[in-house]
Order: sequence, then structure tokens, then C-alpha cells
Amino acid sequence: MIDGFKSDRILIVGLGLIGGSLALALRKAGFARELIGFDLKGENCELALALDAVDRVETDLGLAVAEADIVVLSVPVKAMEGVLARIAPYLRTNTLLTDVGSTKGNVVAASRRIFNPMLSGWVPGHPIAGAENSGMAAARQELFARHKIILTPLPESSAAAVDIISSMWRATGAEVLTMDVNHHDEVLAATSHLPHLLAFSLVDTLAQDHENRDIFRYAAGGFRDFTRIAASDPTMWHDVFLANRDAVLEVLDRFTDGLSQLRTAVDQGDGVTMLGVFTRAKAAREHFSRILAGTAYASPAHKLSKKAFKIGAKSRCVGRASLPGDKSISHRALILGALSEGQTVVSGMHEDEDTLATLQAFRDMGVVIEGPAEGLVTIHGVGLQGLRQAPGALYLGRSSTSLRLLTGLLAAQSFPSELTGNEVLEGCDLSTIIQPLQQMGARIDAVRESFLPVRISGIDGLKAITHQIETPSAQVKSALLLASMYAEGETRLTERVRTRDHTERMMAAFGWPIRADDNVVCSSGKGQLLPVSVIIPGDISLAAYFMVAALITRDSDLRLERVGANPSRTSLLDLLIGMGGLIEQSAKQESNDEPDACLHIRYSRLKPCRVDLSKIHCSVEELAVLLIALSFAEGESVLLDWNRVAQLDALKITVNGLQKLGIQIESQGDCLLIKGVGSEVLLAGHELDGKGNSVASMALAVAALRTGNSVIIQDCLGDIPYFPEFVSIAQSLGFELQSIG
Ligand SMILES: NC(=O)C1=CN([C@@H]2O[C@H](COP(=O)(O)OP(=O)(O)OC[C@H]3O[C@@H](n4cnc5c(N)ncnc54)[C@H](O)[C@@H]3O)[C@@H](O)[C@H]2O)C=CC1
Ligand SMILES: O=C(O)C(=O)Cc1ccc(O)cc1
Repeated sequence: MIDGFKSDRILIVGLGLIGGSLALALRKAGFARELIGFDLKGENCELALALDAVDRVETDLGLAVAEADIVVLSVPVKAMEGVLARIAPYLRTNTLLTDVGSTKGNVVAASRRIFNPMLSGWVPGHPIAGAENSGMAAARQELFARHKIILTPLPESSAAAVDIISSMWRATGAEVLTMDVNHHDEVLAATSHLPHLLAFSLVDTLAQDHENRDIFRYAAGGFRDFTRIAASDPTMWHDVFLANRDAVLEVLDRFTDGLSQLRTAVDQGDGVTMLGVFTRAKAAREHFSRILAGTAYASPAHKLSKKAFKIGAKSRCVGRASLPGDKSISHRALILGALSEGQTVVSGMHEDEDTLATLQAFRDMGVVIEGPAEGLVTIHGVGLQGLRQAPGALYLGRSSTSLRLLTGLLAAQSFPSELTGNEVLEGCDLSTIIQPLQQMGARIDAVRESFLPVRISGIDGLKAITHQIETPSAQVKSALLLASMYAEGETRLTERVRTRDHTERMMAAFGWPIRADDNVVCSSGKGQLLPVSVIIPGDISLAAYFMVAALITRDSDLRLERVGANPSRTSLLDLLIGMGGLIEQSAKQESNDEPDACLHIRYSRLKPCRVDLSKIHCSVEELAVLLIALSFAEGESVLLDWNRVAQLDALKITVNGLQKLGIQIESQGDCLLIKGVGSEVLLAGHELDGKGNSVASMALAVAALRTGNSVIIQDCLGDIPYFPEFVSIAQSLGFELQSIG
């Protein structure tokens, strides 16, 4: 073997919980030819033999070491130095040596005092698995399965030695990571040592109370959960705190500060501070649980895990439905609520991965936000100057809305910020935002030109600009409008094509001096945001699936409640009405300058149409369902300026699916031609491929309502679903739609 290292004969020194469990696991895996044990306590040796954890036990440690290929030290951390000194004379240059101690700095320091030159076979380690019981009697063969093992190799450790020690641990079912010694001790001080210290202290404090019998007798689950680890071995933990003094003191001081702030809040009845701590902690705890479960912000309960849709031939589209709140408006309500001077209550917030990324970013910047609970969120606004620097980079997942809007807002803050996201967001070009913000005086540094990660320096203030937005983008406009609230003078933005205007409307609703005429928006640099109650209307882009479903399904009769009817969002609605779609709008209302309406939609004979896509503003989901509506119109429709959007996956997949269902669709030059089959024809059902794109899959599920036999759409939800309620709403309206695995 490389460097002469072998793994035939393993000696475990210390046959307690960890050493004994390792022996049992290696025995089960058949990792070594021979397992030898050594322990000062005879009873542990006897039990190890009786349980067949080891082949033999030795009483002479030196002799045992001399014949071992791997020596594992599994004794309390303060006993490590004595054992290292005792075995040093017997170690060969090709002996592998590792340990399992909970602290690493002291064990490594001890080894440096003893070995000169350092052994290349020495690889310190620590299994992050354990229990509050100790001794061989507590040992369990599966203790390390699916747990992490941290190795902290030294500069002198040979790569071959690290490989063999890693494979030994992997044989127990564990996952092996490597880490620097100091970093290990800091991380473990926070995640393991501090919680043990608190548990010991809490139980000891309460046990000294003369009423302690009652306290323990009536202890609720919280006390049990929190104090389980106070039953851990006192000697082991006394060793840990002696060994890792500095790192423990540092994290203990931070904890004590936090605790004393909470004490003050309790003393003064300061509910906002308490809510802030509790909501941040709850969100962080849930976030960590999701990291462990491999998901991001969206609640796992909302995730559609099913892989295919099956749509039966007898679907109907009858009844009433409410859509989740408009996503764009949800982002704006969170942002302006956080910046307002008081408490904003938002109802109907769309809870998806993207809006939750915005919400978390504000929590990270010190804003107390209660909820969301079924769309209800209470934001304790901190005022325009009240945001605090986040403790680390703000992670925005895949939300380009959060990224663009926050870049504008943070460019105006006095503190620095860093923005990061997942691989989808890494492809998001920010040049159209960064350049005008820089003109306003912002200091933004994107590591890869204008892509993530973005670092923004804190500044004293911005100056207003007059700027023409070349490529239509509501996100760019909104980013600049948010920055304008911190700029000296009036910011004047002109758009070539007017994009959705939720930011302007929401700023006005919060009392900001802002004017919008035609394609020009002017925002004053002086003002105040006053809290309001925000009712978020249903998302019209999501409503689009059901509008088109009702228009093409015989005998349909659908009412969609409180759908957002902001004129900058109704292009598709207007088009469908123009095509002869029977859609009535009633109960128009307005909340926070955002109009909404109830839509009553029935089965219709749709006329074909000619649409210049450069003249209207439709979201990708609206374009996908427009293709469906045109497929069932009475004749040929033409979409001009098609090439601009033709490469979007959602549209490519929708076009392919429709072709497979027998619809004639082809592109010619810059146009897409669609031969609608009329309102009577039923198509032949086929198996379709959603290619993991949820927009296309949902649009094709709508098209499948008009087939004579059932349709299966494979791979329909590979994406993170952004409309998890689609299936339940569709089913409630009589779609024969099933998610199948
Ligand atoms: N208990 C836990 O949850 C975890 C413990 N560890 C670390 O594992 C090591 C062992 O801990 P446990 O197995 O929990 O303790 P344990 O008390 O169950 O086992 C330690 C064993 O070492 C023996 N021992 C003590 N001094 C000795 C010496 N000089 N020579 C030979 N044997 C000696 C004891 O008789 C005992 O059987 C410690 O360094 C601890 O920090 C690491 C991860 C988890
Ligand atoms: O039982 C628990 O919850 C633990 O935390 C176990 C544990 C104790 C000590 C370690 O060094 C690693 C893991």
C-alpha cells in the first residue's frame, strides 16, 4: 500500500460509547481482519468481548500498539495527552493514528509536544454522533450511520493516511468531511458545547430551587427536549470545557448579550423585540431544518412531489375559485411595509420561494415580521433609515424580483451588503440596474462584471437621475424607484413600453410623493412611508390558466374572485375579450391603489387574432395559455415579434405539446402561425412531455381538457413549483386531474 499504511489490524483505545460503537460498526462492515481493544476498566473490556465487538483485548498498551495498523484513541479529551505519550515509543512510521475527541485544538497541541517529527499517519477526527449515555453498555453499532465525521488533517498528514481513515469511517455508514482544526473548535463550541453548558446550567439552577420536585414533576416537553443532554457524562464535558476554553467563552459571551437583551425586553414589556427574536429564530430553525432536508424556503408541505399529470376526458370547469395573492404585489408590500414607520398588515400574500426570499432578507436586516400564516403577514416597519446590516450575505434563492429590487434598495443604504442566489440567479444580468444606480452615486461591485455575487458598499446618500429605461423591465424601474427614496432631488424615469406599475402604486399607497403620467414616473427624494393595511388581489397571471380553461371547455361556468385588474396587467384578459371570450368583470374594488375584479367566464367561440407581442406586456405563463386559447379559436392566428420569446423553455415545450395533440403551429420569419381548430373539435389524447417545466405542464393540462381521451403529461414538475395550489384549484372546479408518481 502507498506509504506502507495498512488497515488489517485496528486497535481501539477506550471501549466506551464511541470506541465500543466504532468496534461494533467496523465488525459489522468487516472492515479489518482483526479488532483489538484496550480500556482501563476491566468491565468495559469484558463486555466488549462478550458482545463480540473486538477479537481480543490487550492489557499491555505498548504491545498492542506495536502490532496495530490503525490506532483509534477514544478516551476523554483530557486523557489524550497521557495516552499519546504512553504509546509514542511503539508507533511505527507506517502506523495510522486517529482519535474521536470532541475538541481538536488541545489534542493536536498535545501531539505536537510529543511527536517530533510529526507522524504522517496522524489524522485527528471527531464523529458528530453520540448520546447522553456512556460506556461500552451504551455502545450501538449504527451510531455513526448517516452522521458526519469531521477529520482535521494536519499539514504533515499524508493523503494516503487521510484516505484510509476516511474509508474506515465510511464503512460505518458515516459521511466524512474535513475542516481546519481551529474552525472545528469554533463551530463545535457553538453547536455542541454551548448547548450542553446551557442544559447543565438550567437543570442545576432549577434543581437547587426548593420547589424543585414540582418543577421536575410537571415539566413540559420543552424542558425535557432542552435538557436531555444534561444527563451526559460530567467527566467528558468537564474535559471539553477545559480543552476548548477560548472558543466556548467567545460564543458564550455572544449568547449572554442576546439573553440580556431579551431580559430587558421582558422587563420592559417590549413585545416587538421579543417578536423579532422569536420570529427570526423560528425562521432560522425552519430554514436549517430545510437545509438538512435538502429543500430551500418553500414549505415542504407545499411541494408537489408527483412527477406526472393525468387528465381525464370528462373534465369540467364549473364553480368559484380564489387565486393565491399576486406575486409582484406581495414583494412590494413586504419591501414598503418594512420601510414604513409602523405596523403594516398584509393579507393574501403569495407564499412561494421567491416572496419568502424577500421576507427573509428583511428579517436578516433586522425587521420584525410575523407570519406568514395563510397569507397573513404583520410587518413592524423600521422606517427608511432603520434597516441594519445583515450578519452575512443575503441569499435570494432563485428570485430575480428580490435580487433586482433589493439591489436598488441596498445601493442606497449606509451599510454594505452582499447578495447571492442559486445557479438560476447567477445567470441574471444586472447591468441595466447597476449602471443607472452608479450614476446616482451607488458603489456596486459585481464579482463577474454584472452577475452575482454582488457587493454593495455603504454610502452617505444618492443623487436623483433622469433616466430612460431602454429594455422594458418593471424590475429595473422598481429598483430605481426604491433607490429614488434616498436620493437628493426628483428621479425621473421614462420607459419605452409601460411595464407593470405595482411599485409606483404601492409607493403612493404608502404616502410617498410619486407621479406617473404616460410612460414617465417621477419620484421625490423627500417623503415618508406610512403603514397601511394591504389586501393583495389574486394573481392574474395564475388566473390565466383557469380563464382559458373555462373559455375552451364546453358548459363551463367559472367565477374567479378578486383577481388583480391593474391595467398594466390585463393585456391577456383584454385580448381574450377581444377574441369574443365571454368574460364579465364585476365587483370592481380598489385596495392600496390596486384595482381588482371578480371574473365570470364561460365557454366561448373564440375568434382568431393577430397580436404584435412587442406592443403588449404578457408574462410567460400568459403567453403559454394564449397559445392554448388560439389553438381552439375558429381559424388562423398570428403572433408577431415571436422570435424574442421563442427560445423560452416554457413556450418551446408548450408548442411541442400542442403539435403532438395535432394543432398546426409553425414559425415563419418573426411570426408564429397557429391554425385554431374551433370550439367544437376534440383532439386525440397523447402522452406529452412537460420536460420539468411547470408553466408548460400547466398550460398543456389546460389544453388536455379538450381531448376525447385521457392525456398524461410526463415530467411535469421538475421545477420548484411556483403555483402549488394549481392541482387543488383545478380539481375543485371539476378537472379530472391527478398528480401521479
Ligand atoms: N459521548 C459522546 O456523545 C461523544 C463523545 N466523543 C468523544 O469521544 C471520546 C470518548 O467519549 P465516550 O465514548 O463518550 O466516553 P466513555 O466514557 O463512554 O468512554 C471512554 C472510555 O475510555 C476509557 N478510558 C479513560 N481513560 C483511559 C486511558 N487513559 N486509557 C484507556 N482507556 C481510558 C474509559 O474507561 C471509558 O471506557 C471523548 O473524547 C469524547 O469527547 C465524541 C463524539 C460524541
Ligand atoms: O446527544 C447529543 O445531542 C449530542 O450532541 C452528541 C454529541 C456529543 C458530543 C460530541 O462531540 C458530538 C456529539
